[in-house]
Amino acid sequence: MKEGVAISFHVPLVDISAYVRDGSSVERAAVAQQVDAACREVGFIQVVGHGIAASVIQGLTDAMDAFFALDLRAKKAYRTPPAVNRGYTPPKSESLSLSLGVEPANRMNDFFEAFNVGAGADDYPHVADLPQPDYADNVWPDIDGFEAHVSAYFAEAGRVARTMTRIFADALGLEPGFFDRVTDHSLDVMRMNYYALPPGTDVRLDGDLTGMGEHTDYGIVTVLWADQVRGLQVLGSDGSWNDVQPADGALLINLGDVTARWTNERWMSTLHRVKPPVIDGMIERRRSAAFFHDGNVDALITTLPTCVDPRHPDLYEPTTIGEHIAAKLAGSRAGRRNDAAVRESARVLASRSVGGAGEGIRTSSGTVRS
Ligand SMILES: O=C(O)CCC(=O)C(=O)O
Ligand SMILES: [Fe+2]
Repeated sequence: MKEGVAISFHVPLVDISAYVRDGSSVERAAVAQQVDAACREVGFIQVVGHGIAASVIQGLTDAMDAFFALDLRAKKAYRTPPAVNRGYTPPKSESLSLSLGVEPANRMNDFFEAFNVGAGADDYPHVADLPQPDYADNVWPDIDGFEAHVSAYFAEAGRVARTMTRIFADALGLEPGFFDRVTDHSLDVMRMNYYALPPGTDVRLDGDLTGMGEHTDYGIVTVLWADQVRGLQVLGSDGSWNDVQPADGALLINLGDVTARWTNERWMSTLHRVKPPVIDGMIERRRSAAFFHDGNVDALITTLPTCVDPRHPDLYEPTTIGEHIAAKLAGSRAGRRNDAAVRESARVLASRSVGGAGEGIRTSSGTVRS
């Protein structure tokens, strides 16, 4: 961060209703233009006009509350092996920074717990022989209404993700069906995150606690519902970490590495992490649900020709979405450091050398605290 230069950080708010409700081409062009600017400058957007009913979001949060309130032993019955990205993840069993090849800053695993659901082979009956465990079946906890509520929100988050890719196609000047071809059997996973510590835990003894380590999301686009408790921090282009809290009724949208690769970093997969504030030796409980729209396992990502020119040489070798995601998951879920994420890890290490452990965090309104 440059000393004494206050560059304010702001996550743009965009109303996408022109795409949700088939607005005029002029209205849609205005939305696509705002999304392009947000994707170039920040990589995070807040969207309103997404059309998800408040009751569907309430159903999701009720289901999450009911599950995470179970005791640890009951929750652990829903664990799956690391290669199967479904079911329960206990606290301190994953380290997100390993997904991009960097050891966690505090040498400890992240304290979030999570429950994952995703699209299985049965959701894509038009495609034969989808590989396992990429398209694994879900495990569902034995809680009244959990599956129905979570599935209802999952379907809606998927609709919003697909709406975003229609906007992306327009914003990038691609043919309208560009993303349909690479997402007709998309690897879609939703991680419901819960950040809390058992009552009585002395958080001071745990040092520099990390809710979720710094990472970029892996796929095309993430639709993130988060409650308004502070904790999510996003890395600004000046190397500062900034608190981000969604506006009332807004969903956060952020770009993943697949989009950074396609666009040759015209659009970035922005680094983010979760550090819940410690107040009077306690952590305020925080919840989020990240819907990852990652694309077809067999889709080849090659840099878009419109994003390469003499001033912007091609930064990436082609790879499939399946290979890319597998290397990331082996890092976060199985602790196998991903050494292929050279460009993302360089950004993390640069941010650490700028800030160090006790760096000032800027709030979304631009004030600095430490
Ligand atoms: O909890 C949050 O707000 C962020 C979660 C996140 O980044 C993720 O699940 O990938
Ligand atoms: Fe994330």
